[in-house]
Amino acid sequence: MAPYLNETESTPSSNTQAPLFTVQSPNVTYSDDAILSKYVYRQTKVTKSSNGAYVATPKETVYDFKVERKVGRVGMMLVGWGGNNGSTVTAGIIANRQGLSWDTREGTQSANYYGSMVMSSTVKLGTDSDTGKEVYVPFNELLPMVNPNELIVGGWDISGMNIAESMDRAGVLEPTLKQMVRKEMAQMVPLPSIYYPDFIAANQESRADNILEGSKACTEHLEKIRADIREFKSKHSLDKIIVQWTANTERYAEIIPGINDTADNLLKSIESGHAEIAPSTIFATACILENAPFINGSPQNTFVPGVIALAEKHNAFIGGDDFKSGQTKMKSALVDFLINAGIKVKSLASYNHLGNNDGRNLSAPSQFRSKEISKSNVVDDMVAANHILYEEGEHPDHTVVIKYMPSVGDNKRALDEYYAEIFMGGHQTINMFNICEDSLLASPLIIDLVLIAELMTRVQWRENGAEDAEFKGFHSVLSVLSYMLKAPLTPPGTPVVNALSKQRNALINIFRACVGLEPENDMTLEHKLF
Ligand SMILES: NC(=O)c1ccc[n+]([C@@H]2O[C@H](COP(=O)([O-])OP(=O)(O)OC[C@H]3O[C@@H](n4cnc5c(N)ncnc54)[C@H](O)[C@@H]3O)[C@@H](O)[C@H]2O)c1
Ligand SMILES: O=P([O-])([O-])O[C@@H]1[C@@H](O)[C@H](O)[C@@H](O)[C@H](O)[C@@H]1O
Repeated sequence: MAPYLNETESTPSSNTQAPLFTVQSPNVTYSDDAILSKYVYRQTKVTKSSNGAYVATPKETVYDFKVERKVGRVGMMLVGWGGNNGSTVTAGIIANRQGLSWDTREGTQSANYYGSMVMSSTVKLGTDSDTGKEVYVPFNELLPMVNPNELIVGGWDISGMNIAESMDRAGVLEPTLKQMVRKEMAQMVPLPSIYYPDFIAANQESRADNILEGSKACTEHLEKIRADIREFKSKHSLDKIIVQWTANTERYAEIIPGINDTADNLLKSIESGHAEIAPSTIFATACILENAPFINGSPQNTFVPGVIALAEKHNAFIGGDDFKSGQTKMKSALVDFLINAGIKVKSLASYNHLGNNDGRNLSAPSQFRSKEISKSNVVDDMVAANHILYEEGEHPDHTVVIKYMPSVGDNKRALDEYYAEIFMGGHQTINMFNICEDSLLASPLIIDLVLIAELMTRVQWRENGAEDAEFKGFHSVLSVLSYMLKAPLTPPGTPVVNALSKQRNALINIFRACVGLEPENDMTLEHKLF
């Protein structure tokens, strides 16, 4: 069965509603099609003088930014649609689209997008010129963005269960809510997918009843996925499709010179059916060739060098890795705070257990290793930035433990201990115990990743003053997505930033630049100099 077109799907707004704010500036012009802004990007370049002292020199670069205002019809295709995340986010979109409310033990609950930074957080626009009070606007009002209620959802799964059955299997949502979305979700059936047993835990085999023929990477699989994307786009009259991997965590693929190290070698290896090409890499390749942004919500190294090179060659967007949902998100905020407070974090112990299928897959060593890597590198930039607390190459002890405990289901238990050295040899121990439905934390991230990736397909730049220069897109590797991801993929050779506040500020300030606004710096000199 083909993926189901939502019978209640509304025709997307074409951003006909007036924007919440406009910028009044000689550097910003609005047309029906686009917002054009001239933006002065200010940096501080540092050099070292002969006596070893630093010399800091302000540098200005002027850019033109262009943002297309029309959003169009957008599809979201999920690899692993029948999983806990895939079924949960689908139910969430339907519930929000229909404005549902349902009974729970705590009373009536209404649909919302809590946990989505784009849909449920605000950003400071400026200060009221009369009262001086700060004015905040919803994040999704900074620039024209997709309304998630209007996303057309489809995808693939190696399990043939329809998405209503998958929702029941997931055991995440309230029965009263499930009943309200069941009919629609029962008509949603995942497309058959690529299944290479060697890449995920053997305990997943029992689910694999909806798979494409063939047991290793091949052009046939690649072309089938490409055709699926084209058919979904045509069937639903979409302007663009964003694809996300929310399927099981795969083992790492070996990087083999001549096999997956360049774009050409990757395509040749797929053609020859090389066993080291993962399903996720096939999906990424298909998306690049179909110009559908592809985001990896899992920790494996889908983006082998050949994939990155292929994305750059085709100016296609990729992003990853591994949704940053709970324990790691907390860590990237808390460690940033501690180290920037001059407190020396000596050890981080992160333990969790969970009983969902993700946990079951992660109970296999190779799949756990992928997750251990993405969960372990999240403080590297914060540590490296403070040479007062840490010698070159010095790191806190860091251990990651994940156990599979079926009885707790999706209600992941996360126990963390942060052990730090404080003033005059003292120590501080911080313990946290965090229980949450893992999929209710991850689903809003899937929404944010789609909304921001879609927006980035409508943002272009050129050096200012190069009037005859073509506008071009951001680099193929969308590092602006890092706030939602544990192990942010960045353009080759560029630094990885994990500090959560820096990631959010970078995103907000890039969006502000697109409407010609200065970065938000929280100086509030207007309240200090008078
Ligand atoms: N909080 C979270 O839930 C969270 C946070 C970070 C990362 N993740 C990652 O997101 C992924 C999904 O998490 P989940 O809880 O939904 O897991 P899940 O096991 O419930 O869902 C994964 C789905 O992928 C399907 N699948 C496996 N291989 C496939 C393939 N080759 N093609 C298509 N479908 C395939 C499975 O049948 C399953 O339905 C996992 O890799 C997990 O590590 C989840
Ligand atoms: O994002 P986060 O909460 O630190 O990490 C989570 C892990 O704690 C959990 O064990 C795993 O199953 C999820 O896929 C997710 O990766």
